[in-house]
Amino acid sequence: MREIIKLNQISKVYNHKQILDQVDLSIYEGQSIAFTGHNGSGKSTMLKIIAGLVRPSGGKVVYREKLLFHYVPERFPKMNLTAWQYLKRMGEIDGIPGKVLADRCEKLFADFFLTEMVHTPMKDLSKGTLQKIGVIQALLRRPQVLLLDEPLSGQDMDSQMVFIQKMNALRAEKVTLLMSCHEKYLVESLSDTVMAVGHGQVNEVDITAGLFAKEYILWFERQENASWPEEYRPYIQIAGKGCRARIPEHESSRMIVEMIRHGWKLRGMSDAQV
Ligand SMILES: Nc1ncnc2c1ncn2[C@@H]1O[C@H](COP(=O)(O)OP(=O)(O)OP(=O)(O)O)[C@@H](O)[C@H]1O
Repeated sequence: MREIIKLNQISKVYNHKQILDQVDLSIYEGQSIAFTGHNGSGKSTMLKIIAGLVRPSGGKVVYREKLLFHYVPERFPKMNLTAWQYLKRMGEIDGIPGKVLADRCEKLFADFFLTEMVHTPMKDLSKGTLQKIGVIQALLRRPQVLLLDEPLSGQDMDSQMVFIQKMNALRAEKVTLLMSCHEKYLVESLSDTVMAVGHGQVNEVDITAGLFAKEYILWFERQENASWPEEYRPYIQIAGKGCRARIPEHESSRMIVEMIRHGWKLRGMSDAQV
């Protein structure tokens, strides 16, 4: 495999806190790396440094050739533009002819179940929908390196499947994928390399080594006037009069609090791996 990016002794300090400490890393063409680790461990910082969006405090990123990057952030700024207006402008900047752009957008909107929302201002769209628009933008013109910051954190199950399919199609075309994520099944479906980020270090780990956060299955019972907490909707499946959710351990306490706040009662909890 051909090395396309090399991180030499990369360090990053924020407010006297050492987030990355002399990290060395080689990235190869067509590689698919998942960066995993606890909240605040430095995954986003790594991606942004690789994409050239954040300057390291020390060390150097060496690009072996000119590369087209696309970066899909975890959160989008709220904008007055509609999804269609936004993508049209982005496509124009990328130099895609009008008709080709319109056809590609129409197809991708349909693939991601977004057709009904394309004329809604982006400030009124959910986090998951905005992330899908970010992914569509990245798919309009094939990048050589695609960086995705927690790409599935707000997406429903059907969209997650579409996303995995599209990403694997890109991998088949030798696009290099770098993503931060917590979901074990996403890593298993998409990545060939897993890097654990923590304590300033980035180390390759074996996906089978029990590194991933434990997951829990939670059962909730609907109380009167219960509603859905938007941010957890993607994890929830309706089950009889209640619902169940599969959720990483680090998210579970917060989800329980939110569900109770939205009128649900916790009925059970079990280890998803058992
Ligand atoms: N622009 C910034 N200014 C100051 N501190 C920052 C900045 N960006 C990130 N940090 C801090 O750096 C640390 C690493 O943040 P980062 O977003 O890279 O973590 P992460 O692993 O991606 O977390 P998460 O899983 O929660 O998204 C955190 O403590 C964060 O507060």
